[in-house]
Amino acid sequence: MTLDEIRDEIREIDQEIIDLIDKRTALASDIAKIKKENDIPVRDMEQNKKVLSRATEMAVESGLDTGRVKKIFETLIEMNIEKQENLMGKGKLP
Ligand SMILES: O=C(O)C(=O)C[C@]1(C(=O)O)C=C[C@@H](O)C=C1
Repeated sequence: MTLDEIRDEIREIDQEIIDLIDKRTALASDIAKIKKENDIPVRDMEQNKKVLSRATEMAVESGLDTGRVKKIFETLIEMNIEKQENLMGKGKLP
């Protein structure tokens, strides 16, 4: 493969990553609705730990740097929390 071909493949993978982040973050509206209805706090430290340790295990299985993967997932969780808080705060929920 040439460098340009490899870069094209990277661009396609980056698009897939963005689509998956969008799909994960979009779940925030369903979660926010359930949490609002049941008076459950947005931030759940126990669940955060579960998500982070699961991602770390997956990273180990794939031979990836666990510290860096953990940072990515911490960011994903914060994006989800931010979206839930925005939805709740701005009365965008039914
Ligand atoms: O599982 C939840 O309750 C979520 O809101 C999702 C999520 C996540 O992004 O994985 C986000 C915030 C919570 O602190 C825990 C986990």
